[in-house]
Amino acid sequence: MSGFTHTIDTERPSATDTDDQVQCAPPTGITVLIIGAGVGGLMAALECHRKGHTVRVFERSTSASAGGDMFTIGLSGRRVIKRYPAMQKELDEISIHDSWMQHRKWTSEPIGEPRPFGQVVGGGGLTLHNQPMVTQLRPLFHAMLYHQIERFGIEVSYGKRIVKYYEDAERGVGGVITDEGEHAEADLVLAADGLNSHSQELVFGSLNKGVPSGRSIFRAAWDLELAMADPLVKETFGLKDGKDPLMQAWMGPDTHAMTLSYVDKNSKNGQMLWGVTFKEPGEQDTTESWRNTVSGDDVLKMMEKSAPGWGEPMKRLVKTMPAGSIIFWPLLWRDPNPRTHSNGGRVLQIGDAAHSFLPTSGNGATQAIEDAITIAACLQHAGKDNVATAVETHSLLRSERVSCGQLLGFVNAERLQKADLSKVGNDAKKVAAKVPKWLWQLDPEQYADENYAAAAASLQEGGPAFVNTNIPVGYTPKPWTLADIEKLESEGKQVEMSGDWS
Ligand SMILES: Cc1cc2nc3c(=O)[nH]c(=O)nc-3n(C[C@H](O)[C@H](O)[C@H](O)COP(=O)(O)OP(=O)(O)OC[C@H]3O[C@@H](n4cnc5c(N)ncnc54)[C@H](O)[C@@H]3O)c2cc1C
Repeated sequence: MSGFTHTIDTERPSATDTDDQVQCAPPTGITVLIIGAGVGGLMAALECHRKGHTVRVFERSTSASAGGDMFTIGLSGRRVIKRYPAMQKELDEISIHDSWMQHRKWTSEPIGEPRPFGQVVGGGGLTLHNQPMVTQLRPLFHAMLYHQIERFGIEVSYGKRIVKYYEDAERGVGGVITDEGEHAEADLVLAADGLNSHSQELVFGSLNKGVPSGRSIFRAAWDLELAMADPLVKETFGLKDGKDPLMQAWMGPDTHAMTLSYVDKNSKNGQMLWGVTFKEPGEQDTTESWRNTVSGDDVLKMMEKSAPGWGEPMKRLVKTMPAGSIIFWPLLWRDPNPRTHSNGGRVLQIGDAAHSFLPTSGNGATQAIEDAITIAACLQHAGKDNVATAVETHSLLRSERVSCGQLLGFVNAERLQKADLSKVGNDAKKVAAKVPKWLWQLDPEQYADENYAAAAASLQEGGPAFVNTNIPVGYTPKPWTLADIEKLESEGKQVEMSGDWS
């Protein structure tokens, strides 16, 4: 595998192919049509199946494939995997939980010594099953979900590009239309088709293409061997003690870079992964495409323009990236919106279709998984006659937490890119991204199970008020926008985080 174009080997022999001991609930009679086979869509398919609903998936790609490089999955998104013994086994094999983390100034000067990644994202533990956050290679994580989809025998239809969502509240169905004019309906349609989901037209009345957040990212994944051919690159970015994965954060004014060198224990394939977030001087390019590549020379020019003085090892690392391997991705922003469903509650957005996250939140994929778990549980509690109530209750349980997680992305961006590096000394803890307990400690399935009845009751006229406990203790959620954050930034103020965000 070398980032961004990986066809999933659905035949991959694995210890998981035999005895799949998932305990599935009795059928509920609820039909769910899921649009998009990303992390959110696939996880929703698995959870809906496990909870007894009947599921189908439509995906626009022509085959099971997954691009991209790495993301982190928080413990709140991983706990559920233990319900799928075969998938848990595969997750244990692919997780990069034993890496080291080194912080540096963008000029290459180290900020302290490398520490175990689990300690940096601290408060939890260092083992695979209790670490607050674990790094995953996106193609392998997708493959793991696909393998479970296959074990369940869930139907995934490829080449289905959805261009329109609708609902018929009277008949109690949600529906979609493909670019070839095919209609499909179900009791509930889950829009898991990413940032530019056409479900926005039904939910908000128009497509929200997002506004420039002022930040963009270059990212790449390529063979470790190619990177290590340069001795200075090897010395700086090579595996820790010649064997352990090494992650680095290089921090500068309004910019930061992340790297990971890693060798897969099973295949012995080595990967180098890299990304740099920067402020584009002038107007921001707004093409959101994981196929939008740029040259190494252009990257170096942009890095130097946005923060002059990058250390030589970082510049040399960029020079080892093969042509066509560097993706440009503008970080467009969609403000938090508590409304993620159609009027009649027959179409619900989940994952990126419902909320965009800055990479510095480390939570885009995790929150997509939490959405999937929550709606599957809510449907089970509600039953076939109350699908719309399940959808509204899901939104109530999710929207405040998601909005806090989105805010965290801005707080972390500030920590990584606005730190007064002259005062950091050797203490990387002062600048490391926050990984708060309220985020990773949650068990979203348990939360939905324990709170469904009270949350649903609060929706009835005159019903008792419901207060979420899946957000920072002592924080009263309030609506906020990118404009509010930019105003604070321009006044030199920090985002308010009352309550316990530790
Ligand atoms: C190709 C790709 C590469 C990525 N690489 C990275 C990465 O390296 N690091 C990272 O942090 N995040 C990456 N992401 C984003 C990350 O996976 C998501 O932010 C997160 O996992 C939430 O997942 P999601 O399921 O909501 O959305 P996504 O992962 O974006 O999945 C959406 C799915 O819907 C499908 N789809 C879109 N439009 C339609 C349509 N009209 N009809 C039918 N299907 C449709 C897409 O093909 C995709 O499979 C990538 C996303 C994609 C699509």
